[in-house]
Amino acid sequence: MTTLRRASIGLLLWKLIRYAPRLYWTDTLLWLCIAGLPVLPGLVIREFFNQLTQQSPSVFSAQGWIALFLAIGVAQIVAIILGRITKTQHRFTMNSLIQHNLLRKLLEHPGAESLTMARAETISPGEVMSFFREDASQIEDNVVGTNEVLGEGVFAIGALLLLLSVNATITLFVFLPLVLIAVILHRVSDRIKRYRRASRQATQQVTGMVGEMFTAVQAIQVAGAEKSVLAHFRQLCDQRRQSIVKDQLLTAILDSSFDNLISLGTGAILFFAAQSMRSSQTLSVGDFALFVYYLAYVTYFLGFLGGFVALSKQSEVSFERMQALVNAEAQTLVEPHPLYLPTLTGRKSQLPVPRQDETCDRLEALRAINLSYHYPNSKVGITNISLELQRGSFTVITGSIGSGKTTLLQVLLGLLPMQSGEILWNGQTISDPAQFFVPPRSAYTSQVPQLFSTSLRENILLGLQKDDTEVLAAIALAMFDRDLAMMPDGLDTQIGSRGMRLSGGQIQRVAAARMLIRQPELLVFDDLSSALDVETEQKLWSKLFQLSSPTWNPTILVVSHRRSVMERADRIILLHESRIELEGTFADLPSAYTKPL
Ligand SMILES: Nc1ncnc2c1ncn2[C@@H]1O[C@H](COP(=O)(O)OP(=O)(O)OP(=O)(O)O)[C@@H](O)[C@H]1O
Repeated sequence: MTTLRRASIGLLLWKLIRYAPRLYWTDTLLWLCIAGLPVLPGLVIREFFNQLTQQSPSVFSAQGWIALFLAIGVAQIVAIILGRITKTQHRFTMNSLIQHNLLRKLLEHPGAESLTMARAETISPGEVMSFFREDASQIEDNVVGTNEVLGEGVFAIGALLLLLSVNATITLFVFLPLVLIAVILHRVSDRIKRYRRASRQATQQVTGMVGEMFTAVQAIQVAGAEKSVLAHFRQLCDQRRQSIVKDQLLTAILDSSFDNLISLGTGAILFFAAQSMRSSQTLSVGDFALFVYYLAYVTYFLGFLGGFVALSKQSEVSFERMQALVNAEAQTLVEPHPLYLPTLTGRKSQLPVPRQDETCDRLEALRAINLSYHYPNSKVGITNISLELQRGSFTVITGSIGSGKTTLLQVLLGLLPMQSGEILWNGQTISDPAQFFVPPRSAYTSQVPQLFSTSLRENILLGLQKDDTEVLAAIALAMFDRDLAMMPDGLDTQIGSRGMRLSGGQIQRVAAARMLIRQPELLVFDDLSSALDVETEQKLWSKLFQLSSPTWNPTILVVSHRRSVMERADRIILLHESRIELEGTFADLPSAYTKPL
């Protein structure tokens, strides 16, 4: 396991800011206007009152003052509308970048390995949803909050300086709430993080359970377990409610403490200011009005700053959680990558067409030497497996249930990370099998293949640019043509969520068509016995062998228990308890494995 460093939240936010600098600074500029324009009425009010009390010369008529106020108001409205547009675009961009990077890192994870938090507790796909939703939007709030702090801050400091020039002693009181806010934040920052972590964890469990319930509706019904499943769900929801109430309550207490501190401070300052006005006459009526107006402005900023610091603490939790999920430094979550989002002017960037490697190194020989993989906290998996596949050969892996057949295929293809051993393609060591064993080098049909809720055609092509004639040829090769003939919508047939409208065998055959249309050098099938009866499977292999030509002469590796398949094999590898027990041909197999199926 990699030891992950804790990155500074400031640095991570800065990297996000630098991803879309023009958008960020335009938004900041507009936010400066939104925050800064309210400063002007303060100055206008001072002049107005001073003019009214004849403490300064008359500048405008009554209509002039009204027009000035209106103009400032209209400018504010325009700035707010433009600011909302840029802010929405910026928010969306930040959220998308985080989600994109999170998904990218998750896809780098070995496909067949369970997701874990910091490699300890296993985490379900449903639970992962909460990272994409809550954690990503938490960070989005934080990054866009920086320019609000900046906008408000610049003018709050300006206003503070102006107040200092009017009356330094009274203005210094403004700092008092700030000091208190800093003390409170320092005291409770651990608690803020703890509560946030607990509420995120609870949300993760609820989304995980929702995901599992949806995928296992039938299993729950068949077992008559609706009541107990719902009771468990209710318990998780209760835990979530409790932890979120704590989290939100703490945030609300902090916010209202900041506001009240500030209001109390403001009251005291105004009291002293009024006293000083009465006794020493050092403050004019206009100055007092300016004080009243700007004080609210400065103190609002102090409260806002306190909230922003608390928000940053909560974002730290989100980054820590994501870092643990992807088992990579938090920096990788803020890396710049193209997002292809429409711009502010509505310009859409073209999504790149998926790369289609039409050619690759022709497979002459594939060797695996001493491959080992054992599942976390267990002794099962595969131990010291070596094998060699020659071009155009047909190799069958067989063995008792749980002997490691699927694990061997998955380690070979990089879907599980090998813990020791070496894989060589034409004598060259493959350093990253997961990246290497993809079409057109190899393709794989697992025991339970994944289909998508779209048309049959799209499930087979998955972005590949091939016409219907080629799709139909692959379908015929995968022995799915008779099934297709029964479907009124043909290739446009919608197969439902993850292929719900197809039988298990049909799903496997569609997945086989998906791999065959790519004409890979290496074809890997994990047990087609549920997809095809003996006779149809025979036809599939015969067709595949007849296909062998100078342009496509696939090497085939399959897991099978079928005698008819083993009889065809050039080589059979018999596994027992994670190890190779025997390697040879059908004639070498013990009689227990040669019974007809
Ligand atoms: N994700 C996992 N975590 C822990 N153990 C696992 C996991 N997947 C499989 N195993 C265990 O590893 C061993 C080998 O599993 P594998 O699926 O490779 O066997 P198999 O020979 O393909 O079995 P079958 O014939 O039932 O498909 C089994 O004991 C199985 O229980």
